[in-house]
Amino acid sequence: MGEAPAFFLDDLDREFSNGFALKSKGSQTTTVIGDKTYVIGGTDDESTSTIGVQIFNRSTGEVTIPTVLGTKPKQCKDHSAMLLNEDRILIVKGDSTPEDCAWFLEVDTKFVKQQQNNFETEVVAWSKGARGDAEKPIVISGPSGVGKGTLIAKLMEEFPFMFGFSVSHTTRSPREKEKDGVHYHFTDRSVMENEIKDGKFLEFASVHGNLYGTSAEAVEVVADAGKRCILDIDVQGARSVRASSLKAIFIFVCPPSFEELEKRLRDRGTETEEQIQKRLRNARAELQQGQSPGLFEHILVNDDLETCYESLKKVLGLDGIAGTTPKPMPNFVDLPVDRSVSKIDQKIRINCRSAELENASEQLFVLDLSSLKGGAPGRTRGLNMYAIDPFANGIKYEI
Ligand SMILES: Nc1ncnc2c1ncn2[C@@H]1O[C@H](COP(=O)(O)OP(=O)(O)OP(=O)(O)O)[C@@H](O)[C@H]1O
Ligand SMILES: Nc1nc2c(ncn2[C@@H]2O[C@H](COP(=O)(O)O)[C@@H](O)[C@H]2O)c(=O)[nH]1
Repeated sequence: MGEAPAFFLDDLDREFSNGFALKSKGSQTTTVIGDKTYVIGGTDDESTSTIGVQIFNRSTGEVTIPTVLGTKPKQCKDHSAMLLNEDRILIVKGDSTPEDCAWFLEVDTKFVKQQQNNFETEVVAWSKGARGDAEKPIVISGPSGVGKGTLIAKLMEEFPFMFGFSVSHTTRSPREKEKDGVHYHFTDRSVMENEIKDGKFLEFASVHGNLYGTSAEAVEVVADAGKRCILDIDVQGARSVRASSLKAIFIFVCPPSFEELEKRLRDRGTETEEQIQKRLRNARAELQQGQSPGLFEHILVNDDLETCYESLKKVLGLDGIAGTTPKPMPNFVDLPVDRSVSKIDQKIRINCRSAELENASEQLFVLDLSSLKGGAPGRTRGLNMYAIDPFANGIKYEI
């Protein structure tokens, strides 16, 4: 028990008075883990608006710029850093909303250790702290032309506030009506290959001669919006998601016959004859793999569209439910720069001093870390955040 110290800029000067070439500009914190000191924030690289990371190794005397994975937090006026479980550093950003105040820099987690094998430099990985749990994503697979996209579009139209689409990356060219960032993130092969190497993707596969992949970010932004994520991916991708830490529901869509599948692909008119032939060849293999034991929990036959859509709703527990209203937006509270951060058990206490609170000059926010799940390269979810009301005998209220 007892309070762990918060680290501020002053510590940095003491730490590095021996003249090592650490880039320092703006707010920085230092966190010591064994021989390494993690210097977070304040690099003077004008090209980036995100918080930088440098590592000072005491035993070798070297300063390293590590490979940084995951979505990086935006620069802020200042932040506090606190070591958690020897494998990650909690960053509390000043002057930020509760939605953006907690970030985790993973320095020695399982994910970082795995990624360390791919890189010759040190590796660290960011993950944003997010409140509450995300609902299980839904993986929908099936051969090209079976109607996955059509079913998903119907679901999103009827339940716009409940479901969000995971926008995949692909190296294939856009079709006439497809928009970048909406239907896919259309990308170059070399860029996507590098991003795969950087651990950005939850899964990826070569499908009909092109690369396709689901980035961790694509799934997380849907959950951040409070929606349930739908992934339209091929069977190889579904297999990879099954093997990953992402817990999902797996649905396979079959055509009523091979002839009907061919007809739908042709009638859609989006592929050349050569591409249609390739997709049909792959469809035979996919239809077989779709039956693999333990892969898909639900198999739907898309013969009549309305009937299949009703079956899909039933599988998702939505039969008899028509549409939904939007969820109320959560309250936003600014965390002022003037604060101190300490840790007691699994609770981080953020004591804020605010000029606006004239009489009662302090307010206490608490980040409860006892139910954390997930982590880099996506989000660390399960964060619980509340404030203690200074005017009401310490009554807790959700923010
Ligand atoms: N039950 C159905 N009956 C008849 N036509 C259908 C049915 N479902 C979908 N279609 C049509 O079949 C075509 C292919 O559907 P869709 O594009 O949704 O397939 P998909 O599985 O998403 O394909 P891909 O994997 O290539 O993206 C579309 O023209 C669509 O309108
Ligand atoms: N493994 C993945 N497969 C994906 C992803 N996004 C789409 N797909 C699958 O590719 C085929 C072809 O799609 P099309 O848009 O070119 O017709 C289809 O089966 C999709 O399900 C992905 O991110 N990963």
